Amino acid sequence: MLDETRSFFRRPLDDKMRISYENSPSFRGFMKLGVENTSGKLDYREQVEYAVEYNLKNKDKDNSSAYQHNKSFPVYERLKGRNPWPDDIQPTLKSTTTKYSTEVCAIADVIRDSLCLALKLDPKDTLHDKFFHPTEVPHWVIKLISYPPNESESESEKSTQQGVGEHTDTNFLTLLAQDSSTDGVLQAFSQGEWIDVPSSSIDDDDTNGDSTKCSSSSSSSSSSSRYLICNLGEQVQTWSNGYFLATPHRVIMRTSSSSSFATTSNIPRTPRTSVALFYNPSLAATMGPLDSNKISNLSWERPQDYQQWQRPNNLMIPSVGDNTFKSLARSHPKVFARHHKDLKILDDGRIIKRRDQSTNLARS
Ligand SMILES: O=C(O)CCC(=O)C(=O)O
Ligand SMILES: [Fe+2]
Repeated sequence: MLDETRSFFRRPLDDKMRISYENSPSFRGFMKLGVENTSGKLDYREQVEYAVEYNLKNKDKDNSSAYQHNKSFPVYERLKGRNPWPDDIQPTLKSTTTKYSTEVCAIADVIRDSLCLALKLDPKDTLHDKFFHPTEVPHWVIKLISYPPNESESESEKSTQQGVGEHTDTNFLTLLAQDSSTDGVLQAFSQGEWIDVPSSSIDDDDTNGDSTKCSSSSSSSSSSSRYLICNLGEQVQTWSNGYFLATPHRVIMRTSSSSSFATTSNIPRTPRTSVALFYNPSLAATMGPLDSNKISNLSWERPQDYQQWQRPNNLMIPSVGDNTFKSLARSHPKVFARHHKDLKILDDGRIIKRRDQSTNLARS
């Protein structure tokens, strides 16, 4: 999967732009450098975003910008699009991504059930109805990402560049694979400090309790094990009443002067590559805090600052579908403005039809 991702990003910009996300009402496709921001600062990465493909009645639904999306309501129906695969230039991307996503979702299923068991709850009675709705499927999203190296040599300039700013993921849980970049590093905030998250084990026998180890089939690292990193998302935190905390994380790109490896070798600087699978309940589900009586027999103390990473203007709305739509629309305002002209996102995160707003205003 990482090899496929690297080959895609090595292609000329014109090739990549052929699957631009700007043509996709469901926010799928290639995003060039500098179109996304996190924590109010510009991220520095290129990415391709895909998601589960639904059996749509209208086959051309997502590929035609002429499609009248303002007819589909609830709004999350608009996320049910098709993926713009680069079949003519890299046909293996589709098959590899589809297989990888299926396998990683199976791991996510196990982690989801393990979280219930940790709360001494039966997974079937607790979360299954949110993921396995009669007509819906878990709404996974996959992001293939490339972070260019930080070329700045000057000590006077900032020694790090924001790959992606500090945040918690808005979904349920995320499983992430990354290559061993010399410059870029994923960091997680743990017990008051930012710590580096390794991409693979240095010693194959070394097991780290926080990570799942996968044996790598990649030709570039056949002798080591690559970690599949699990970040818990805001939905897990809300659902568990703060028993589990969403993992704050960020990616920083060190300069050549601060990257010890790069300064002591003549190895060319390469982009950092990662693949994040965002695992979600079905779009039709609602997620709220579970009945706290159900976990009253557990002895634990919720940290006082457990909501410190949640941005006040980005609170989770109970409809999984609308919450997912809101997060995507806020991260990608250009797509929102182009394809969803009939909608407006209120400051509290609710999504309304523009004409509904005038009705509401008229009423008040
Ligand atoms: O690239 C990474 O390692 C992290 C990406 C990430 O956190 C995100 O896209 O939400
Ligand atoms: Fe993230």
